[in-house]
Amino acid sequence: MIYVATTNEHKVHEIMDILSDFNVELLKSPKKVDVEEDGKSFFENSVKKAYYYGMELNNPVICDDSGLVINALGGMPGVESARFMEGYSYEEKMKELLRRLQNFDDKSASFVCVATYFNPNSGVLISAQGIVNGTISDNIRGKFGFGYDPFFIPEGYDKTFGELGESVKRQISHRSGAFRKLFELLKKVGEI
Ligand SMILES: O=P(O)(O)OP(=O)(O)OP(=O)(O)OC[C@H]1O[C@@H](n2cnc3c(O)ncnc32)[C@H](O)[C@@H]1O
Ligand SMILES: [Mg+2]
Repeated sequence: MIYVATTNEHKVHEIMDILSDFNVELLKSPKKVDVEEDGKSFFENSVKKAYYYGMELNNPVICDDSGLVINALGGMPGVESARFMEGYSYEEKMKELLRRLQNFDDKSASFVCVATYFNPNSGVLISAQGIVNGTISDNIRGKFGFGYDPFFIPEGYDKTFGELGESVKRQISHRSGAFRKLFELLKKVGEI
């Protein structure tokens, strides 16, 4: 059994859905562990979360650190995606990012996810990264997903993740790429 270590219910749902093809029992973490996400990269924060949750729960865990990277804004909000304009709604955060982007032609952006597995008993720790490239739409559209989904249009589509919904996101998302890669690696090393 592996615990899914995150405070974000949307992530729990997506991760369990993505990994339903693998024959592994996944359970939501029974407790929230306070981890200061002060790393400079998705990788650092992902490893940190996995390590602290694993040590605290004394059981294998998986987690992710993820976010939206907008190229014209120097990669913002990036690793600060959850903390950018803290206290404001995602609608307000997206409106502010659209305002900052209005004078740029380059609307390219990526969602990045670094998924990490840590087993405190074997000491095995493995991370895998997934990326989905796309563009920021001119307006906020759709009600599916969470966070910045309603203004991100993945490459090859003309709708936002907020409009496309779960079935497309589970196939092509940054989280899907990261966790599928991670579980293939875990199979190879015999952890699952
Ligand atoms: O740290 P945990 O407890 O896992 O939960 P969190 O929500 O704080 O997660 P992160 O620190 O990884 O911050 C990621 C933020 O990036 C955004 N984000 C990540 N993946 C996303 C996705 O698939 N769709 C929309 N926004 C996403 C969203 O704002 C998240 O809160
Ligand atoms: Mg977080």
